[in-house]
Amino acid sequence: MQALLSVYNKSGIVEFSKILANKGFNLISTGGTAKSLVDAGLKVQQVQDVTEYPEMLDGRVKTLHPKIHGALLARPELPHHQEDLTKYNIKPIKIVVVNLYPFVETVSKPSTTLLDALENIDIGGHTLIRASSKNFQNVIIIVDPSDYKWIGERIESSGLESITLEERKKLALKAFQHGCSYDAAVTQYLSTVDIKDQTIETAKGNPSVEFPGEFVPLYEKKADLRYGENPHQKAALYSIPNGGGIANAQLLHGPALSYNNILDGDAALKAVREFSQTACVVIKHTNPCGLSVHQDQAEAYTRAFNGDPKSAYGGILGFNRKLTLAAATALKSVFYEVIIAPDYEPEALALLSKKEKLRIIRIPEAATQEAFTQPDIRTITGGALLQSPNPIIKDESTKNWKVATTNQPSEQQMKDLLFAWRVSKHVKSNAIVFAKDETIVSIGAGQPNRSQSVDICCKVGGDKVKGCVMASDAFFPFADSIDLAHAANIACIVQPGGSIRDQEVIDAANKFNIPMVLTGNRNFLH
Ligand SMILES: NC(=O)c1ncn([C@@H]2O[C@H](COP(=O)(O)O)[C@@H](O)[C@H]2O)c1NC=O
Repeated sequence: MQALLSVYNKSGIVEFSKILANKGFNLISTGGTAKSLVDAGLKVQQVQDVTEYPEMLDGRVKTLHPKIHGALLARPELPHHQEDLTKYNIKPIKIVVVNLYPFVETVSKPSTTLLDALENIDIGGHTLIRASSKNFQNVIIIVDPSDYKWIGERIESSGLESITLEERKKLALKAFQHGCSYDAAVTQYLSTVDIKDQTIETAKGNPSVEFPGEFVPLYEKKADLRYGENPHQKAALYSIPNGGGIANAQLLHGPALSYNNILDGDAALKAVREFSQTACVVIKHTNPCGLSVHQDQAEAYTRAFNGDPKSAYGGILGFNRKLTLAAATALKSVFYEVIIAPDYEPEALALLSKKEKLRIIRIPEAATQEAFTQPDIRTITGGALLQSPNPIIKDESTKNWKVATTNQPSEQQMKDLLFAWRVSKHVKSNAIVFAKDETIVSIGAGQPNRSQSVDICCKVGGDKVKGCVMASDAFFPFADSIDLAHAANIACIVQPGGSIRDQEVIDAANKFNIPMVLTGNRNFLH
């Protein structure tokens, strides 16, 4: 029996090859891989001794030969395939271990020229993958070193033939995916190279091209979901390779996440990452209905909950600090679907794990504020929309804010304005946020006109709205919302400005002595 080994990433290959050698396999290998195996004391046949051609063209041609590909593609059950093998003296290869040149790592370096990149496009290894995967019934293909362990153990205990057809197919699929993501990376890179007036020695990829000519996203399936947004819709969860975020969150306790849990969990993650202080958010249908920052996490939770206790029921809770036992104790009597936090104190986890239906999720990134590099992608009929993510609002951003009214906000009001402005970024447009003491008092979300969102804030907030600050995610097209704010005793307003009726809006704020701040940028969320 023959095995072919040709790997760029050589970790684990010696140990795995030893198992094959012990089982009597003839090991065939390319230059560098063969050297690693020989150095480890293994007997290896060089590919060039099989093909009777040397590796040539700086390694561009090594395994590309009928003696190799005939050995991979032949079907033993077909007599005329057997006749060809005999005629051309080809011996079947039963197992192939291959992984490809490091194209992504190469093009990630700023100094990489197009020539360097082209040299790192693996051809022979890719062809080995395709040939072996096509014939998975007869050839086992391994592209992922993490598969060496279980396959090695199985071969040792029960022999190669114990690897089932289903397992072989899984390995082939993985191999095609490996090749597919590789080609996606090559396609995307090439679409960012401008070769006009350049040579392949001078041209380079342009990593700042956010929207390449060809957009080839690759997602790996993580799980089938019970159903989609509604029970009659089918759904599945996918992740970008090596991605983090909600798609790769660790479920520590509770039932599997649903489609809607994942969407809301994503909203919770994005909302808490907006704050460098200790924060807690309550999400309902992707909108924060409660959010508070406070140095005491349990107090942040209590304030967030009190923002809208009625809506909090069945919500998704987000934290940006390790969940303490005190916070877990404070929240345990309310029914929540999901909690996300960067981590949990063991006692907090033990306490909450008593709640059978609560999904407890760990996402380390909840504690960080690094920018998301992935573009926002949304499918539309017949296509997709891509945009750069709306960046985290930094404390320094207030330096660009302009007070448009005669009255100035106080220091405490400025704190609350910044808080409410940050929250408004996470509320569906048209978004209005009423806040006090860095806590949501009420939100108006997703209304077709802005004054309707103000109305909702007044109604939901009731007596509590007096003295609140008000944030609007986009400019006020009319002064009517300012009239409503005055009637509700709003103390201070933040909005982007930029309406043709800005002056009317500012005049209304001056008339009522309400300080108004203009941020200069907008926070739509659709
Ligand atoms: N040219 C070929 O026929 C060929 N056959 C296999 N490779 C690649 O060569 C690498 C292993 O080379 P070595 O064993 O020399 O370190 C693997 O990443 C494999 O995918 C090839 N290289 C590139 O296309």
